[in-house]
Amino acid sequence: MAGTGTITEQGITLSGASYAVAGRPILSGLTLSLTEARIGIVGRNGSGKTTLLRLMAGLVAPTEGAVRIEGADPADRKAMLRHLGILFQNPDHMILFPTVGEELAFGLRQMGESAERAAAAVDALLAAEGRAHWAKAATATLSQGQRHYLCLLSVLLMRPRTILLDEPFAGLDLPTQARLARRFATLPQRLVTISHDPAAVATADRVIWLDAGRVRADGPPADVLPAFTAEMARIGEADADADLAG
Ligand SMILES: Nc1ncnc2c1ncn2[C@@H]1O[C@H](COP(=O)(O)OP(=O)(O)OP(=O)(O)O)[C@@H](O)[C@H]1O
Repeated sequence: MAGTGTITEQGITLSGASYAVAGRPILSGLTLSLTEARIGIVGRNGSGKTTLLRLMAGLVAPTEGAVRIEGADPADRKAMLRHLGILFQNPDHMILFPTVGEELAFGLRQMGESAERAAAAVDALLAAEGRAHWAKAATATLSQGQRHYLCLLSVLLMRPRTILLDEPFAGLDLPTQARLARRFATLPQRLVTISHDPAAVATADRVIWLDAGRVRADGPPADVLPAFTAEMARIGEADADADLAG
C-alpha cells in the first residue's frame, strides 16, 4: 500500500461519531477527516475496526454524531455507488452470480448501464487484466485468491473514489498477497485498509490506531506502528485472552 500523498477532496469525515449496541459503546466520539490517498486503520481483535468500516460504508448508522463520504450520507446508496467501493474480507459475502462475466456486470447494471455497455466494459477489463478467458468461468470453481481478485475487479469497474479494504491479505498465500499489493499500489483511488497486521499498512500516508473504539494514535506509519507493535507484543507476553471477554 504505497503512499502517494493527498487526494484533494472532502474525503471521509467523522464528526463525533459513536456507535453503541444495547447501550454498550463500540466506537466512541470519533472525529476524523480522512483525505490522504493511503490510509491504514490498525487495532487488535475487537477494537472496532470492522464496525468503523461498516459505519463508513453506511451499513450501520452512528448512534451519535455523523459520517460523510465526499459530503454525502453513506446511507445514500445511489451516491455511494460512485463514491465508495468495499472489498470485504470474505469474498463469499460478495459473489452472487454463477459466472465471472455476470458477477462483474452486476455493479455496472446497478449504476444504470445497459446490458450491452456493461458486457463491453467487462470484456475490456478482463482483456486488460490478461484474463479474457475468465468471462464464462464459473465463480464457484475459482480459488480463494482468485475470488478475492474478482471482487477487486468488480469494485474497480465501478470506479469509486475510495475503496475500503477489510483485511485484504487475510487467507492469501504470499505470491497472491504480493500480486494484490502491487495492484493496489497502482490504483488512483483513495484506499482505506483495515488490518490487525502492521505490515499491511506500513507504506500508508497515515495510520490510525484504534483501541477499544477510540483513536489511540494517528499519524505517519513511522510514528504509529512502532508503538502499536510494541504494545501488541506487550499484551501477547501478558495474557492475550485476559480482555477478550470485554
Ligand atoms: N452488532 C453487534 N452487537 C454486539 N456487539 C458487537 C456488534 N458489532 C460489534 N460488536 C462488538 O464490538 C467490538 C468491536 O468489534 P469489531 O468487529 O468492530 O472489531 P474488529 O477490530 O474488527 O475485530 P477483529 O479484528 O476481530 O475483526 C467487539 O467486542 C464486538 O463483539
